[in-house]
Amino acid sequence: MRVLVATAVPVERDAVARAFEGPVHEVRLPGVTLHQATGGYDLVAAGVGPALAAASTAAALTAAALDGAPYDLAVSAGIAGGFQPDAPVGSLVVANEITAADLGAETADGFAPVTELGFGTVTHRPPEPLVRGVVAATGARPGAVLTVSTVTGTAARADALRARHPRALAEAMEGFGVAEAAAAHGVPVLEIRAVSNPVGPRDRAGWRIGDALTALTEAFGKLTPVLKSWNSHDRPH
Ligand SMILES: O=C(O)c1cccc(C(=O)CC[C@H]2O[C@@H](n3cnc4c(=O)[nH]cnc43)[C@H](O)[C@@H]2O)c1
Repeated sequence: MRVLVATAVPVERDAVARAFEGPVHEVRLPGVTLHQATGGYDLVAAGVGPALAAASTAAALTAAALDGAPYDLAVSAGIAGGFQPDAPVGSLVVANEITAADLGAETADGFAPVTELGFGTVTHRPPEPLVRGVVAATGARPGAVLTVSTVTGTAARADALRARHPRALAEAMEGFGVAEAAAAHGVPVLEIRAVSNPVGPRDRAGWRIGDALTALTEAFGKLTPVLKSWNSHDRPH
């Protein structure tokens, strides 16, 4: 099974890499650098924000397809803000819905997603059996993970997002970009996030990035059999 794991930054990529035994090989490709771990897992620090995440993910997916070895799954992984009280700091969230929360237009009646304007998409859905397997193996909480281009910094913005997306558990900045690139290649997508901070008023002193990175390593340690079983039994071929 070939899995592409896209984090935003190198510390997240290295946290995922610690879940794998054996050496990691660096491979430079046009537009993206892969860190190849054991078992068919290619890790990439794809950049912060949906645009760079999409560009890097697309570069890796295209290179693999041209090489005759396409990926079976793309995973967006990293730290995130958690909506309180449902996704406490240190907890793990798996997306059953990856939604671009600020892709649209502001109107006199409020925010309108691009889909209401008549084009595009704002949501991608990871395969349900895969999400169920991840929940069972890791204890991750299933819910919507929002992709935003601006980190929420006030209680008012957090409340507005939650009112528009009642099932949202977390917000991060790359999932939708990874999902768009994967969809363009017909590759299923998954998003796994470890909560480093609450979504809400800005409080950099309150971040628990180290704890979240540890949770990410532990999650990937439990994930490989789940992905393997899904690929063999549940994935539409
Ligand atoms: O400066 C701030 O107030 C601030 C607050 C939270 C996060 C940031 C970042 O620059 C991190 C962006 C990075 O990490 C992911 N992430 C982590 N927490 C959040 C969040 O609450 N909202 C959105 N993204 C978050 C994100 O995916 C990026 O890769 C700055």
